[in-house]
Amino acid sequence: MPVRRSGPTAEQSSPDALLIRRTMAEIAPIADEVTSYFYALLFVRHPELREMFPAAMDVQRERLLKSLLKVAEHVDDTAVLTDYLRNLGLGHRKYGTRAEHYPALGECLLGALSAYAAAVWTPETEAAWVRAYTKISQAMIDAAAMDELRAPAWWHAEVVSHELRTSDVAVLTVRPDQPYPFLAGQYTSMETPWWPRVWRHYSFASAPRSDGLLTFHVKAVPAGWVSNALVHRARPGDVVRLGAPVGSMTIDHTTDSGLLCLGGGTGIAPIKALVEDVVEHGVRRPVEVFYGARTDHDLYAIDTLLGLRQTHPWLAVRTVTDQQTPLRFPDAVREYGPWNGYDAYLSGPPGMIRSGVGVLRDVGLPSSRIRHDSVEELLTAGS
Ligand SMILES: NC(=O)C1=CN([C@@H]2O[C@H](COP(=O)(O)OP(=O)(O)OC[C@H]3O[C@@H](n4cnc5c(N)ncnc54)[C@H](O)[C@@H]3O)[C@@H](O)[C@H]2O)C=CC1
Repeated sequence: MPVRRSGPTAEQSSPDALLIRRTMAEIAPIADEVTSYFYALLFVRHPELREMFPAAMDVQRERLLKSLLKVAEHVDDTAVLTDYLRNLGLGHRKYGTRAEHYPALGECLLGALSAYAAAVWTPETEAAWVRAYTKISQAMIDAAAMDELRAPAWWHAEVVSHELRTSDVAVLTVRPDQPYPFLAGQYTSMETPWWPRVWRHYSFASAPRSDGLLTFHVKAVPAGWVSNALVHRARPGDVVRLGAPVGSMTIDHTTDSGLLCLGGGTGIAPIKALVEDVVEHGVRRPVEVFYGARTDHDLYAIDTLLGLRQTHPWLAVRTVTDQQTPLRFPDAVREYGPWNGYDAYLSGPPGMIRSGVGVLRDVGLPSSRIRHDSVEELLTAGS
Protein backbone atom coordinates (compact mmCIF):
# COMPACT_ATOMS: atom_id res chain seq x y z
CA MET A 1 0.00 0.00 0.00
CA PRO A 2 1.28 3.48 -0.72
CA VAL A 3 2.02 5.26 2.57
CA ARG A 4 -0.95 7.52 3.18
CA ARG A 5 -1.30 10.96 4.61
CA SER A 6 -2.42 10.93 8.22
CA GLY A 7 -6.14 11.36 9.04
CA PRO A 8 -7.89 14.33 10.59
CA THR A 9 -6.27 15.89 13.65
CA ALA A 10 -7.91 15.79 17.10
CA GLU A 11 -9.37 19.29 16.59
CA GLN A 12 -11.06 18.20 13.34
CA SER A 13 -12.46 14.96 14.79
CA SER A 14 -16.22 14.46 14.94
CA PRO A 15 -17.91 14.02 18.37
CA ASP A 16 -18.48 10.31 17.56
CA ALA A 17 -14.81 9.82 16.71
CA LEU A 18 -13.77 11.35 20.03
CA LEU A 19 -16.12 9.04 21.96
CA ILE A 20 -14.93 5.97 20.05
CA ARG A 21 -11.27 6.81 20.61
CA ARG A 22 -11.96 7.43 24.29
CA THR A 23 -13.44 3.93 24.59
CA MET A 24 -10.45 2.42 22.80
CA ALA A 25 -8.01 4.30 25.04
CA GLU A 26 -9.88 3.01 28.10
CA ILE A 27 -9.69 -0.64 27.05
CA ALA A 28 -6.14 -0.48 25.60
CA PRO A 29 -4.37 -1.81 28.75
CA ILE A 30 -6.82 -4.76 29.03
CA ALA A 31 -7.46 -5.34 25.36
CA ASP A 32 -6.84 -9.12 25.52
CA GLU A 33 -9.43 -9.53 28.24
CA VAL A 34 -11.99 -7.49 26.29
CA THR A 35 -11.60 -9.54 23.13
CA SER A 36 -11.73 -12.82 25.09
CA TYR A 37 -14.92 -11.62 26.79
CA PHE A 38 -16.38 -10.59 23.43
CA TYR A 39 -15.87 -14.09 21.99
CA ALA A 40 -17.16 -15.71 25.20
CA LEU A 41 -20.36 -13.64 24.92
CA LEU A 42 -20.67 -14.46 21.25
CA PHE A 43 -20.27 -18.22 21.68
CA VAL A 44 -22.58 -18.39 24.71
CA ARG A 45 -25.32 -16.33 23.10
CA HIS A 46 -24.85 -17.73 19.58
CA PRO A 47 -23.29 -21.21 19.87
CA GLU A 48 -24.12 -21.89 16.22
CA LEU A 49 -21.42 -19.34 15.23
CA ARG A 50 -18.59 -21.21 17.05
CA GLU A 51 -17.94 -23.54 14.13
CA MET A 52 -17.06 -20.59 11.88
CA PHE A 53 -13.96 -19.92 13.99
CA PRO A 54 -10.74 -21.93 14.42
CA ALA A 55 -10.23 -24.15 17.46
CA ALA A 56 -7.42 -21.88 18.73
CA MET A 57 -8.52 -18.26 18.82
CA ASP A 58 -5.23 -16.38 19.51
CA VAL A 59 -4.65 -14.92 16.03
CA GLN A 60 -8.37 -14.29 15.64
CA ARG A 61 -8.45 -12.23 18.84
CA GLU A 62 -5.51 -10.15 17.62
CA ARG A 63 -7.17 -9.58 14.25
CA LEU A 64 -10.42 -8.34 15.75
CA LEU A 65 -8.56 -5.92 17.95
CA LYS A 66 -6.44 -4.62 15.10
CA SER A 67 -9.56 -4.06 13.04
CA LEU A 68 -11.20 -2.12 15.85
CA LEU A 69 -8.10 -0.01 16.37
CA LYS A 70 -7.89 0.71 12.67
CA VAL A 71 -11.54 1.79 12.54
CA ALA A 72 -11.15 3.94 15.68
CA GLU A 73 -8.06 5.60 14.24
CA HIS A 74 -9.67 6.38 10.88
CA VAL A 75 -13.31 6.78 11.88
CA ASP A 76 -13.52 10.21 10.20
CA ASP A 77 -11.31 9.35 7.24
CA THR A 78 -13.82 8.05 4.71
CA ALA A 79 -11.24 7.23 2.01
CA VAL A 80 -9.15 4.98 4.26
CA LEU A 81 -12.18 3.41 5.92
CA THR A 82 -14.06 2.66 2.71
CA ASP A 83 -11.09 0.78 1.25
CA TYR A 84 -10.38 -1.03 4.46
CA LEU A 85 -13.98 -2.12 5.10
CA ARG A 86 -14.42 -3.20 1.52
CA ASN A 87 -11.46 -5.57 1.84
CA LEU A 88 -12.66 -6.71 5.27
CA GLY A 89 -16.12 -7.46 3.88
CA LEU A 90 -14.67 -9.45 0.96
CA GLY A 91 -12.23 -11.20 3.29
CA HIS A 92 -15.09 -12.40 5.53
CA ARG A 93 -16.87 -14.23 2.71
CA LYS A 94 -14.49 -17.20 2.98
CA TYR A 95 -15.44 -17.63 6.68
CA GLY A 96 -19.08 -18.03 5.68
CA THR A 97 -20.06 -14.69 7.26
CA ARG A 98 -23.54 -13.59 6.20
CA ALA A 99 -25.47 -10.34 6.62
CA GLU A 100 -27.60 -11.80 9.42
CA HIS A 101 -24.51 -12.51 11.56
CA TYR A 102 -23.58 -8.84 11.92
CA PRO A 103 -26.25 -7.77 14.45
CA ALA A 104 -25.18 -10.64 16.77
CA LEU A 105 -21.53 -9.58 16.51
CA GLY A 106 -22.43 -5.93 17.10
CA GLU A 107 -24.54 -6.70 20.16
CA CYS A 108 -21.69 -8.74 21.74
CA LEU A 109 -19.08 -6.14 20.80
CA LEU A 110 -21.05 -3.40 22.51
CA GLY A 111 -21.64 -5.75 25.46
CA ALA A 112 -17.88 -6.28 25.88
CA LEU A 113 -16.95 -2.62 25.38
CA SER A 114 -19.59 -1.34 27.79
CA ALA A 115 -18.50 -3.84 30.45
CA TYR A 116 -14.81 -3.01 30.26
CA ALA A 117 -15.01 0.72 29.43
CA ALA A 118 -17.71 1.27 32.09
CA ALA A 119 -15.88 4.33 33.45
CA VAL A 120 -16.38 6.27 30.19
CA TRP A 121 -19.50 4.51 28.88
CA THR A 122 -22.44 6.93 28.58
CA PRO A 123 -25.62 6.89 26.46
CA GLU A 124 -23.77 9.19 24.01
CA THR A 125 -20.86 6.72 23.78
CA GLU A 126 -23.25 3.87 23.15
CA ALA A 127 -25.06 5.86 20.45
CA ALA A 128 -21.72 6.71 18.79
CA TRP A 129 -20.74 3.01 18.73
CA VAL A 130 -24.14 1.99 17.36
CA ARG A 131 -23.77 4.53 14.53
CA ALA A 132 -20.19 3.46 13.80
CA TYR A 133 -20.98 -0.27 13.90
CA THR A 134 -24.02 0.18 11.66
CA LYS A 135 -21.86 2.04 9.14
CA ILE A 136 -19.04 -0.52 9.36
CA SER A 137 -21.25 -3.57 9.04
CA GLN A 138 -23.29 -2.08 6.19
CA ALA A 139 -20.09 -1.28 4.26
CA MET A 140 -18.85 -4.86 4.77
CA ILE A 141 -22.21 -6.40 3.84
CA ASP A 142 -22.48 -4.25 0.68
CA ALA A 143 -18.93 -5.12 -0.39
CA ALA A 144 -19.58 -8.84 0.12
CA ALA A 145 -22.88 -8.66 -1.79
CA MET A 146 -21.20 -6.92 -4.75
CA ASP A 147 -18.40 -9.47 -4.77
CA GLU A 148 -20.86 -12.39 -4.66
CA LEU A 149 -22.04 -11.40 -8.11
CA ARG A 150 -18.62 -11.96 -9.65
CA ALA A 151 -16.55 -14.37 -7.58
CA PRO A 152 -16.88 -17.42 -5.33
CA ALA A 153 -16.38 -17.03 -1.56
CA TRP A 154 -13.34 -19.35 -1.81
CA TRP A 155 -11.57 -21.62 -4.26
CA HIS A 156 -10.38 -25.17 -3.76
CA ALA A 157 -6.87 -25.71 -5.12
CA GLU A 158 -4.96 -28.95 -5.51
CA VAL A 159 -1.24 -29.08 -4.82
CA VAL A 160 0.41 -30.15 -8.08
CA SER A 161 4.02 -29.76 -7.05
CA HIS A 162 5.97 -29.34 -3.85
CA GLU A 163 9.68 -28.58 -3.96
CA LEU A 164 11.80 -28.20 -0.84
CA ARG A 165 14.36 -25.47 -1.65
CA THR A 166 16.08 -25.33 1.75
CA SER A 167 15.44 -27.26 4.96
CA ASP A 168 12.58 -24.86 5.78
CA VAL A 169 11.46 -23.22 2.52
CA ALA A 170 9.14 -24.93 0.02
CA VAL A 171 7.83 -23.77 -3.35
CA LEU A 172 4.25 -24.97 -3.80
CA THR A 173 2.29 -24.91 -7.02
CA VAL A 174 -1.49 -25.36 -6.89
CA ARG A 175 -4.28 -25.70 -9.44
CA PRO A 176 -7.48 -23.79 -8.49
CA ASP A 177 -10.79 -25.53 -9.29
CA GLN A 178 -12.07 -22.41 -11.10
CA PRO A 179 -10.30 -19.51 -12.83
CA TYR A 180 -8.54 -17.37 -10.24
CA PRO A 181 -7.97 -13.82 -11.51
CA PHE A 182 -5.34 -11.79 -9.64
CA LEU A 183 -2.56 -9.28 -10.27
CA ALA A 184 1.18 -9.79 -9.78
CA GLY A 185 2.20 -8.35 -6.40
CA GLN A 186 -1.04 -9.39 -4.65
CA TYR A 187 -1.50 -12.02 -1.94
CA THR A 188 -4.20 -14.43 -0.84
CA SER A 189 -5.30 -16.31 2.26
CA MET A 190 -4.94 -20.06 2.49
CA GLU A 191 -6.51 -22.73 4.69
CA THR A 192 -4.96 -26.20 4.84
CA PRO A 193 -6.74 -29.51 5.56
CA TRP A 194 -4.63 -29.94 8.72
CA TRP A 195 -5.75 -26.73 10.47
CA PRO A 196 -9.40 -26.09 9.54
CA ARG A 197 -10.55 -22.46 9.68
CA VAL A 198 -7.00 -21.22 10.30
CA TRP A 199 -6.19 -18.89 7.41
CA ARG A 200 -2.76 -17.44 6.64
CA HIS A 201 -1.64 -14.97 4.00
CA TYR A 202 0.76 -15.85 1.19
CA SER A 203 1.88 -13.73 -1.76
CA PHE A 204 1.70 -15.09 -5.29
CA ALA A 205 5.22 -15.94 -6.39
CA SER A 206 4.43 -15.78 -10.12
CA ALA A 207 2.56 -13.42 -12.39
CA PRO A 208 -0.74 -14.88 -13.71
CA ARG A 209 0.10 -17.89 -15.93
CA SER A 210 -1.65 -19.13 -19.03
CA ASP A 211 -2.13 -22.57 -17.42
CA GLY A 212 -3.91 -20.97 -14.42
CA LEU A 213 -1.50 -22.48 -11.86
CA LEU A 214 -0.49 -20.47 -8.78
CA THR A 215 2.85 -20.61 -6.96
CA PHE A 216 3.73 -19.78 -3.35
CA HIS A 217 6.97 -19.67 -1.36
CA VAL A 218 6.43 -20.89 2.19
CA LYS A 219 8.90 -20.83 5.06
CA ALA A 220 8.25 -23.06 8.09
CA VAL A 221 8.48 -20.69 11.03
CA PRO A 222 8.68 -21.73 14.70
CA ALA A 223 5.17 -22.33 16.09
CA GLY A 224 3.76 -21.67 12.61
CA TRP A 225 1.20 -24.47 12.29
CA VAL A 226 0.09 -23.71 8.75
CA SER A 227 3.55 -22.96 7.37
CA ASN A 228 5.02 -26.11 8.95
CA ALA A 229 2.23 -28.23 7.50
CA LEU A 230 2.71 -26.68 4.05
CA VAL A 231 6.48 -27.19 4.09
CA HIS A 232 6.75 -30.56 5.81
CA ARG A 233 3.41 -32.32 5.20
CA ALA A 234 1.81 -31.09 2.01
CA ARG A 235 2.15 -33.36 -1.02
CA PRO A 236 0.77 -33.34 -4.57
CA GLY A 237 -2.92 -34.27 -4.41
CA ASP A 238 -3.61 -32.37 -1.16
CA VAL A 239 -6.33 -29.76 -1.46
CA VAL A 240 -6.19 -26.31 0.17
CA ARG A 241 -8.74 -23.49 0.16
CA LEU A 242 -7.91 -20.00 -1.11
CA GLY A 243 -9.65 -16.71 -0.34
CA ALA A 244 -9.90 -13.80 -2.77
CA PRO A 245 -6.74 -12.00 -3.94
CA VAL A 246 -5.95 -8.76 -2.12
CA GLY A 247 -3.24 -6.12 -1.98
CA SER A 248 -2.28 -3.01 -3.87
CA MET A 249 1.45 -3.68 -4.36
CA THR A 250 0.83 -3.87 -8.09
CA ILE A 251 2.45 -2.27 -11.13
CA ASP A 252 1.09 0.81 -12.84
CA HIS A 253 1.44 -0.15 -16.51
CA THR A 254 0.39 3.30 -17.72
CA THR A 255 3.93 4.59 -17.03
CA ASP A 256 7.36 3.23 -17.85
CA SER A 257 9.12 4.51 -14.74
CA GLY A 258 11.77 2.33 -13.14
CA LEU A 259 11.00 -0.21 -10.40
CA LEU A 260 13.14 -0.47 -7.30
CA CYS A 261 12.26 -3.78 -5.60
CA LEU A 262 13.38 -4.88 -2.16
CA GLY A 263 12.61 -8.48 -1.25
CA GLY A 264 13.75 -9.98 2.08
CA GLY A 265 13.67 -13.77 2.62
CA THR A 266 10.44 -15.26 1.26
CA GLY A 267 9.41 -11.66 0.60
CA ILE A 268 11.17 -12.20 -2.73
CA ALA A 269 8.05 -14.12 -3.88
CA PRO A 270 5.87 -11.15 -4.97
CA ILE A 271 8.97 -9.36 -6.28
CA LYS A 272 9.59 -12.26 -8.65
CA ALA A 273 5.92 -12.00 -9.71
CA LEU A 274 6.38 -8.27 -10.40
CA VAL A 275 9.45 -8.92 -12.56
CA GLU A 276 7.50 -11.52 -14.55
CA ASP A 277 4.68 -9.01 -14.93
CA VAL A 278 7.09 -6.50 -16.51
CA VAL A 279 8.36 -9.27 -18.82
CA GLU A 280 4.76 -10.11 -19.83
CA HIS A 281 3.97 -6.50 -20.68
CA GLY A 282 7.00 -6.34 -22.95
CA VAL A 283 7.88 -2.74 -22.06
CA ARG A 284 11.56 -2.21 -21.30
CA ARG A 285 11.77 -0.32 -18.04
CA PRO A 286 14.61 -0.49 -15.54
CA VAL A 287 13.95 -2.97 -12.74
CA GLU A 288 16.45 -3.13 -9.88
CA VAL A 289 15.98 -5.99 -7.43
CA PHE A 290 17.71 -6.08 -4.06
CA TYR A 291 17.37 -9.55 -2.58
CA GLY A 292 18.16 -9.74 1.14
CA ALA A 293 18.73 -12.90 3.16
CA ARG A 294 20.50 -14.03 6.30
CA THR A 295 23.06 -16.22 4.49
CA ASP A 296 23.97 -17.19 0.91
CA HIS A 297 22.27 -20.52 1.54
CA ASP A 298 18.96 -18.69 2.23
CA LEU A 299 18.97 -17.08 -1.27
CA TYR A 300 16.76 -19.93 -2.48
CA ALA A 301 15.28 -17.98 -5.43
CA ILE A 302 18.49 -16.55 -6.80
CA ASP A 303 18.86 -18.96 -9.73
CA THR A 304 15.39 -18.05 -11.03
CA LEU A 305 16.16 -14.34 -10.79
CA LEU A 306 19.54 -14.69 -12.48
CA GLY A 307 17.86 -16.72 -15.23
CA LEU A 308 15.44 -13.84 -15.83
CA ARG A 309 18.32 -11.36 -15.84
CA GLN A 310 20.13 -13.30 -18.55
CA THR A 311 17.28 -12.86 -20.99
CA HIS A 312 16.23 -9.37 -19.88
CA PRO A 313 19.04 -6.80 -19.81
CA TRP A 314 16.83 -4.14 -18.16
CA LEU A 315 16.83 -6.24 -14.98
CA ALA A 316 19.52 -5.86 -12.30
CA VAL A 317 19.68 -8.28 -9.36
CA ARG A 318 21.81 -7.62 -6.28
CA THR A 319 22.01 -9.86 -3.26
CA VAL A 320 22.66 -8.57 0.24
CA THR A 321 23.27 -11.10 2.98
CA ASP A 322 23.83 -10.37 6.63
CA GLN A 323 27.28 -12.03 6.39
CA GLN A 324 28.49 -10.30 3.26
CA THR A 325 28.16 -6.59 3.84
CA PRO A 326 28.76 -4.07 6.58
CA LEU A 327 25.59 -2.28 5.39
CA ARG A 328 22.53 -4.23 6.52
CA PHE A 329 19.69 -4.94 4.13
CA PRO A 330 17.77 -2.76 3.21
CA ASP A 331 20.35 0.03 3.83
CA ALA A 332 22.40 -1.25 0.89
CA VAL A 333 20.16 0.64 -1.58
CA ARG A 334 21.83 3.85 -0.37
CA GLU A 335 25.02 2.79 -2.17
CA TYR A 336 23.27 2.80 -5.55
CA GLY A 337 20.85 5.13 -7.31
CA PRO A 338 19.93 7.90 -7.78
CA TRP A 339 16.38 6.62 -7.32
CA ASN A 340 14.34 9.64 -8.32
CA GLY A 341 11.75 8.66 -10.88
CA TYR A 342 11.56 5.09 -9.52
CA ASP A 343 8.53 3.40 -7.94
CA ALA A 344 9.57 1.31 -4.95
CA TYR A 345 8.16 -2.06 -3.85
CA LEU A 346 9.01 -3.66 -0.53
CA SER A 347 8.22 -7.16 0.63
CA GLY A 348 9.54 -9.13 3.58
CA PRO A 349 9.56 -9.17 7.39
CA PRO A 350 7.63 -6.28 9.00
CA GLY A 351 10.84 -4.84 10.52
CA MET A 352 12.51 -4.84 7.12
CA ILE A 353 9.53 -3.04 5.58
CA ARG A 354 9.57 -0.38 8.27
CA SER A 355 13.30 0.28 7.99
CA GLY A 356 13.14 0.01 4.18
CA VAL A 357 10.49 2.73 4.01
CA GLY A 358 12.76 4.90 6.18
CA VAL A 359 15.75 4.35 3.88
CA LEU A 360 13.70 5.09 0.75
CA ARG A 361 12.30 8.30 2.24
CA ASP A 362 15.90 9.26 3.19
CA VAL A 363 17.12 8.78 -0.38
CA GLY A 364 14.35 11.08 -1.61
CA LEU A 365 11.46 8.84 -2.69
CA PRO A 366 8.05 10.38 -1.95
CA SER A 367 5.63 8.20 0.06
CA SER A 368 3.25 8.09 -2.88
CA ARG A 369 5.84 6.06 -4.84
CA ILE A 370 6.51 3.50 -2.11
CA ARG A 371 4.35 0.37 -2.12
CA HIS A 372 4.11 -2.50 0.33
CA ASP A 373 1.49 -4.66 2.02
CA SER A 374 -0.04 -3.62 5.32
CA VAL A 375 2.49 -4.23 8.08
CA GLU A 376 -0.38 -5.19 10.46
CA GLU A 377 -1.45 -7.93 8.05
CA LEU A 378 2.15 -9.11 7.70
CA LEU A 379 2.46 -9.62 11.43
CA THR A 380 0.11 -12.60 11.14
CA ALA A 381 1.21 -13.59 7.63
CA GLY A 382 2.71 -16.90 6.70
CA SER A 383 2.87 -18.45 10.18
N1 LIG B 1 4.20 -9.19 0.62
C1 LIG B 1 5.07 -9.26 1.60
O1 LIG B 1 5.49 -8.26 2.17
C2 LIG B 1 5.59 -10.58 2.00
C3 LIG B 1 6.13 -10.71 3.25
N2 LIG B 1 6.62 -11.90 3.65
C4 LIG B 1 7.15 -11.95 5.01
O2 LIG B 1 8.55 -11.95 4.89
C5 LIG B 1 9.11 -12.60 6.01
C6 LIG B 1 10.19 -13.51 5.48
O3 LIG B 1 10.81 -14.16 6.53
P1 LIG B 1 12.25 -14.77 6.36
O4 LIG B 1 12.39 -15.41 5.04
O5 LIG B 1 12.46 -15.59 7.60
O6 LIG B 1 13.16 -13.47 6.42
P2 LIG B 1 14.49 -13.24 7.26
O7 LIG B 1 14.18 -13.03 8.67
O8 LIG B 1 15.45 -14.29 6.87
O9 LIG B 1 14.96 -11.80 6.68
C7 LIG B 1 15.12 -11.54 5.30
C8 LIG B 1 15.98 -10.31 5.12
O10 LIG B 1 15.39 -9.20 5.80
C9 LIG B 1 16.32 -8.62 6.69
N3 LIG B 1 15.65 -8.20 7.93
C10 LIG B 1 14.96 -9.00 8.77
N4 LIG B 1 14.48 -8.26 9.79
C11 LIG B 1 14.87 -6.98 9.56
C12 LIG B 1 14.71 -5.74 10.27
N5 LIG B 1 14.00 -5.70 11.40
N6 LIG B 1 15.25 -4.63 9.73
C13 LIG B 1 15.95 -4.69 8.59
N7 LIG B 1 16.16 -5.82 7.89
C14 LIG B 1 15.64 -6.95 8.37
C15 LIG B 1 17.31 -9.73 7.01
O11 LIG B 1 18.56 -9.16 7.36
C16 LIG B 1 17.39 -10.45 5.68
O12 LIG B 1 18.27 -9.80 4.81
C17 LIG B 1 7.99 -13.27 6.75
O13 LIG B 1 7.70 -12.47 7.86
C18 LIG B 1 6.83 -13.20 5.76
O14 LIG B 1 5.58 -13.10 6.42
C19 LIG B 1 6.69 -12.98 2.82
C20 LIG B 1 6.16 -12.89 1.56
C21 LIG B 1 5.52 -11.70 1.08
